[in-house]
Amino acid sequence: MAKRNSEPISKEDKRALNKTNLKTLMGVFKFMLPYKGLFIIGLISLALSSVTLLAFPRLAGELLDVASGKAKYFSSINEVALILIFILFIQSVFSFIRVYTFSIVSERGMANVRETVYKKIIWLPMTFFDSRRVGELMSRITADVGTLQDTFSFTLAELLRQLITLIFGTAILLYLAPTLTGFMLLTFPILVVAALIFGKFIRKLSKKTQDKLAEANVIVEESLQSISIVKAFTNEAFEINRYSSALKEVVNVALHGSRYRGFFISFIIFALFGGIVAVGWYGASLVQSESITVGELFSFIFYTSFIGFSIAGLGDIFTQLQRSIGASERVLEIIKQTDEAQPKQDKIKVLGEISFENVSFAYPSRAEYPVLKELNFKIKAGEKIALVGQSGSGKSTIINLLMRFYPVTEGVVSVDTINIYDYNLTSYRENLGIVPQEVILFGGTIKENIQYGKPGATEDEIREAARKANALEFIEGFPEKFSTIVGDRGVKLSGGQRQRIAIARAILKDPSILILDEATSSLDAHSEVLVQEALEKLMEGRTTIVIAHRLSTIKKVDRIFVIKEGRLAEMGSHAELTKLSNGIYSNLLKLQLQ
Ligand SMILES: Nc1ncnc2c1ncn2[C@@H]1O[C@H](COP(=O)(O)OP(=O)(O)OP(=O)(O)O)[C@@H](O)[C@H]1O
Repeated sequence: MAKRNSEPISKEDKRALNKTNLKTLMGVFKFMLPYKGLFIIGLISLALSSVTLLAFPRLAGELLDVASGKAKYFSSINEVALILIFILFIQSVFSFIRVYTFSIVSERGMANVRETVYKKIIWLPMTFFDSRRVGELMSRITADVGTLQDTFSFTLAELLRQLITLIFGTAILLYLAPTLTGFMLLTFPILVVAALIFGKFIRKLSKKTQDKLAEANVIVEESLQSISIVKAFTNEAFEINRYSSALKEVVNVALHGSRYRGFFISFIIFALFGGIVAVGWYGASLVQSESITVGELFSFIFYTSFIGFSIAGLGDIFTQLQRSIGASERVLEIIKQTDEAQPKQDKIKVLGEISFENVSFAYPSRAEYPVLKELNFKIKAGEKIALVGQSGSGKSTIINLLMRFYPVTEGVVSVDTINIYDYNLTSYRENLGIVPQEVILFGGTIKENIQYGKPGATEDEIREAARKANALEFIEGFPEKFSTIVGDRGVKLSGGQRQRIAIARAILKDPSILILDEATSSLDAHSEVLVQEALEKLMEGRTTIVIAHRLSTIKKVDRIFVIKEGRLAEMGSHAELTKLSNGIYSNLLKLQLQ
């Protein structure tokens, strides 16, 4: 954490510590309200531990004064030592309570924030995901909430502790030795602040070195990742050259920075320690003239170092606060979005009649570019149709509207003669099943991946679905059968196998409307047959829309819709459309056959 704190803050992260911004930070604090009791206990323990710690330097000085026979309050060193140990004990108890209570509050509070943000994100409409990258959303939940967690578990506590030390420490110093304190206040804080600013500058320089080093590392990473390409092009020498010139730059930047680092270290030794020497010198002269005792001077130096550390710590604390304001803004911005959450109501089972009436559509992110234009068609319940058309003609967009991924802005899309927006979203989508082009399997077992179609499905149901999807044979062929882990950390499945898993998923879901987005890359003849068979079983008794790429499927559908530039250009059975001389479909067919 210390490392993160001391990193220079980027311009985007920089926020003024004003009232509005602090209010934003407090907006996140509401997630911690359920634990406010614990938070207050933590704050009290923190205040008490900081105050008790402040008694320490004075008592340590008293120890010296008792030894030299000039003590004001105590007569034996044992007495003072016992009190010191007692204070240390009290202080460690308070510290434990503070660390533990703040951890409970921040861990639970931040788990709440993470859950709320995730819940929000997953319920946000597709339009939101068009304008955000996954990495950006990930960093809201990971990095930003992490920053807030640091703030609530550590930074706020530190801020309070440093302020108490600073205010009470200075007050004690003024009481203890007013003239010496005046002398110290004129020199020491200025030097500490100068050291801080200088330190920040040095960190920026060392960040530059790190960046350069990262650039050099990219060369190693890239070339090793594509080592076969490097070798195939006999570019070994070229890569070595590239790396060594990058390294030269690293050295140059690092040496440039080290000059300033040298200055910095000399400055610390000379100026900062010089300041301490000056205060020590003036203090010693006061001891000589018997204005203060040795013990008091000792306490004084002790308190001064406490205060010095507090001032030094405040810089990082402010940076961290600025950072967390940025983080809370970004987190709250997501929480404020309007989501499409519509918890499930009663189950609805549609028959699957679909109609598009005068539907025109442009994606919200490209409002000026119409994708669908006055689209009109009806699909009877149980009918199987194929959408055919060039890439970019609008086939997937038709599905996106039917799925209610994007709002229909012009015209009406209805299912069973009811506008799809009149259904409860969750109940409606339960009627639609998709076998996508790119089957994404979740990390986990084959069983879990099939069960995704119907959470809570029994073993028998899953097995039956796998059988219908022609997937049982290959699953049983794995030593761990349905418990085989797939995905990144498990067995890699072939394209055909993945598709059959997706088909099994859809069979379990048992939707009235089925959407098949055919894979463009062709499977080998054997897999193709298995997948086709499985698909045919899946299509039985369901309204099916196929985004078609393969002739084999198209021939079997009832009607083919040819989409051209967002319009329905041709419609009819395979036989009808092939008869149209110079028709788009018949031309497409000729092209594919060639
Ligand atoms: N989320 C989106 N935001 C903005 N424009 C989009 C979005 N999705 C698709 N488009 C645009 O809409 C048009 C139609 O795309 P669509 O994906 O419906 O075509 P398609 O016929 O399914 O193509 P393909 O066969 O290549 O999948 C394209 O010009 C595409 O660039």
